[in-house]
Amino acid sequence: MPTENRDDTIAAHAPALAAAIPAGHGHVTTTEFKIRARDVNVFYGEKQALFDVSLDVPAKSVTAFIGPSGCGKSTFLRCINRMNDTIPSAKVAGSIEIDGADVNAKSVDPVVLRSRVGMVFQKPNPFPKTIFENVAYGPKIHGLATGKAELEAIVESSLKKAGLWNEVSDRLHQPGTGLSGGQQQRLVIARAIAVSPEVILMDEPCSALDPIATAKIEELIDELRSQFCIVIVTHSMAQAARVSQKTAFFHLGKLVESGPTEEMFTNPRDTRTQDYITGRFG
Ligand SMILES: Nc1ncnc2c1ncn2[C@@H]1O[C@H](COP(=O)(O)OP(=O)(O)OP(=O)(O)O)[C@@H](O)[C@H]1O
Repeated sequence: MPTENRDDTIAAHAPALAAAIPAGHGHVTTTEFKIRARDVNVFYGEKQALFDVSLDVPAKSVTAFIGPSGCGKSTFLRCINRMNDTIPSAKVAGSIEIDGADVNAKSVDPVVLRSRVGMVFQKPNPFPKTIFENVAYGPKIHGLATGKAELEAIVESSLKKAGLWNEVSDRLHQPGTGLSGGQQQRLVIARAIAVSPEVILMDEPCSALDPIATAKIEELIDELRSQFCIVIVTHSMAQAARVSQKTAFFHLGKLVESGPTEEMFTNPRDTRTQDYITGRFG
């Protein structure tokens, strides 16, 4: 579906959104793809939730999945680290490769895959343990530290990368659940980082947070993209504009279009994308 009236774009209808894209930010600067999905179809029992989704996700960039409620964003996100395996009715067909290796291959242990591909959920979900233990747990079970000093160093560097160290360094042995919502979300991000993942999936990570905590997470996402491939599902187009370099728009289980964020928001190719971005539905 071609865009017939180019004035009908985000720049004409929602200049604030176009202006939210930081200068020089809405472009993918790498030519390397970390994730390559081809013809992904997902069924929950009889119901088909995704139809032939093919998408390349760039390395060391933030890719945003946008689209109206129920269009399949989270379903596709969960295919990347096989979280759909945990839903008995879910069946996934098609291929998803990370660095050329099929995540659905029989030889892939989903537990190991999920340490390479971390996930952050809508609601912060720290373990009912201390701040230290929350971050140390993954490195311990994956044998990433040879002793106490190394484990402490991993905890400290993960909390620093998650922008939380200065707020918690004097209370590492207090419960993680005692932190504010925004701090808990950064603790969960530190927990994901602690096992040195390559990809971090975020499913509406700010939807339970206030604007200040949201701004901190967005800053953090921007810092982390130099080291990780990040994929974020968001209902906020302003957030997609602020944090991502690539945007993929889903509608009714189909990937309608994807491309550099700036292009998607200033000159979408498909009228469905244009209608969503200009607030006509969704
Ligand atoms: N566990 C499940 N069992 C059955 N159907 C499901 C399940 N999870 C999702 N679905 C259905 O699959 C479709 C896609 O859902 P999904 O959660 O992926 O969409 P979404 O775009 O992430 O939505 P939202 O923005 O509301 O979170 C919807 O019709 C939803 O009802």
